[in-house]
Amino acid sequence: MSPLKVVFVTGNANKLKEVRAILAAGEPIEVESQSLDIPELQGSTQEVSREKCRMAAEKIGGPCITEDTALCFKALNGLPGVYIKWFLKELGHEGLNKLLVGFDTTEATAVCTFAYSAGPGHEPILFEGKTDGHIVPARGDGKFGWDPVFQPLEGGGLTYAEMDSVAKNKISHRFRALDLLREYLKDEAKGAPSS
Ligand SMILES: O=c1nc[nH]c2c1ncn2[C@H]1C[C@H](O)[C@@H](COP(=O)(O)OP(=O)(O)OP(=O)(O)O)O1
Ligand SMILES: [Mg+2]
Repeated sequence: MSPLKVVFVTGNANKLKEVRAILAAGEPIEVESQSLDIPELQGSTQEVSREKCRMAAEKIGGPCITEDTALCFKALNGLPGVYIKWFLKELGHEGLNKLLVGFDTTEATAVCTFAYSAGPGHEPILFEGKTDGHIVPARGDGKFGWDPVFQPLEGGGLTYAEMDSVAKNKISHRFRALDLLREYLKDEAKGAPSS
C-alpha cells in the first residue's frame, strides 16, 4: 500500500519541520508542503482555523491541512490566543512577560488546531491539541517563535526552547493535535475504496 500523503499549507518552516518529524514516527504519513500565507480572520481558534483551511483548499484546488497555533494566557482570559503572532512580533519575549506584571498567575496554554479539508467546498474538520505551562523570562535558543518563554508543566522545568526537539515533540500541543489527525487520516485511508 502506498503511504498516506497530505498537503500542508503553511508559511512557517519550523512548523513544517516539526510536523514532518512527528508524522515520520509510527504509521508513515508523507507531508508535501505549499508555502502560502493564507489570510486569517479574527475570531475563536476554531473560526480562524476553519476559514483558513477553506481558503487554502480553494487556493490549491484539492485536499489540504492547515494549522493554527494560539498561546492563551490565563490571567488575560485566553488572550493573546490566535493573535500571538502579532503580539510576539511587536512586543518580543520580554514584552510577553511584561504583559503579566501585576497579575497573580503566569499560567498559559499552547493550543494547536489542525484543520483538514477534503477539497474545495468540503467543510474542514478540526483536531485540537493543548499543552499547559507558564510564561517565563526567555531561556534557550530563540529559533522558533515563543519557545523560549513557554515552560510546559511536563518539561522537567525546561522551556520548549531548552528541550531537544524529540522531547518537545513528545509533549507538545502540535504532537497532541497531530495524533488525532493521524488517527483520522488512517481511518479515512482504510474506509476509502481502493483505486
Ligand atoms: O510550537 C511553537 N513554538 C513557538 N512558537 C510557535 C509554535 N508554533 C507556532 N509558533 C508561533 C509562530 C507564529 O508567530 C505564531 C502562530 O501563528 P500562526 O498563524 O499559527 O503561524 P504562522 O503564521 O507562522 O504560520 P501559518 O502560515 O501556518 O499560519 O506562533
Ligand atoms: Mg499564520
